[in-house]
Amino acid sequence: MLFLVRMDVYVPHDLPAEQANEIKAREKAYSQDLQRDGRWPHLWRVVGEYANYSIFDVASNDELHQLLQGLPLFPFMKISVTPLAKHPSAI
Ligand SMILES: O=C(O)CC1=CCC(=O)O1
Repeated sequence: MLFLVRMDVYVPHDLPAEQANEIKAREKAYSQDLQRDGRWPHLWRVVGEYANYSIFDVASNDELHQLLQGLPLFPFMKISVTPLAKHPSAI
């Protein structure tokens, strides 16, 4: 199942830089593991925003929820999810 996911990141300004950098490093490693195993095939920055559009390829809604909830930046994100179906004109 494919999902389009938008993540908007709001790291609090009063979070110490060292702590923020440690969370971002864990986020990078977590996302790269999922990219390598094929469940996060696209990760694109939104130009000019601390946000991304991602495509996830997972087996179920529950699996996606679990993956998103495990993001180290999850507490600092607004996430929107759009389930994708095959377009009849797609070749
Ligand atoms: O920077 C972001 O958009 C948040 C994020 C998702 C995966 C990652 O490495 O950073």
